[in-house]
Amino acid sequence: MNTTNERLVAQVKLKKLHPDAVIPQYARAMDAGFDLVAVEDTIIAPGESAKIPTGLAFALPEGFELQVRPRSGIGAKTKLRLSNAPGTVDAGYRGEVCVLMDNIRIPSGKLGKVCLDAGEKQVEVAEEVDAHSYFIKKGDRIAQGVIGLVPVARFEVVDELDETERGAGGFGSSGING
Ligand SMILES: O=c1ccn([C@H]2C[C@H](O)[C@@H](COP(=O)(O)OP(=O)(O)OP(=O)(O)O)O2)c(=O)[nH]1
Ligand SMILES: [Mg+2]
Repeated sequence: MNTTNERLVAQVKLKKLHPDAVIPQYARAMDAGFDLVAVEDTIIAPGESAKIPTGLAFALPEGFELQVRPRSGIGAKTKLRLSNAPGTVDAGYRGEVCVLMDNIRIPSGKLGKVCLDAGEKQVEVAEEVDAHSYFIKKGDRIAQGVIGLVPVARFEVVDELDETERGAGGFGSSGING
């Protein structure tokens, strides 16, 4: 671990499990995340979920995690959601990093040709599917990865916890409006 331009750098080894896997890169200086790219085509029918492979495996240094987070463009323009946002890739995980996605649209009952960006550019699919499906194409940027530092907790069981201003108030104890 070292710093460059004031930024903490983690040295992360990665392995391509598929020849077409896309090596992550930060698109712009100061970006927090790098895009994660689908390595195979996947159709997600309305109300269904999919596990989309990236074709990549990582060896994160101990003490770090890789968070799999949604891209705001997909959140704003489609009804695709990460099933487990934010996904957690453990430093000890050596398997393929996958992105879990839900299509939260309801079935349209009509057949149609579908694509990730919800109709902006129609993409031919082998067979027509429910028009509220999404077609995630190989090469689509489906999520973003953020490297994080993870402190570890050392748990200690006690009889009494210290008192605080908040106490046990939570879940809207302060109200939900202004
Ligand atoms: O979005 C994700 C989330 C997890 N993983 C991989 C890496 C992670 O280290 C492993 C386990 O994830 P997690 O701990 O979130 O799932 P779990 O249901 O607790 O599984 P396990 O019992 O294997 O820990 O699955 C992904 O590839 N993508
Ligand atoms: Mg787990």
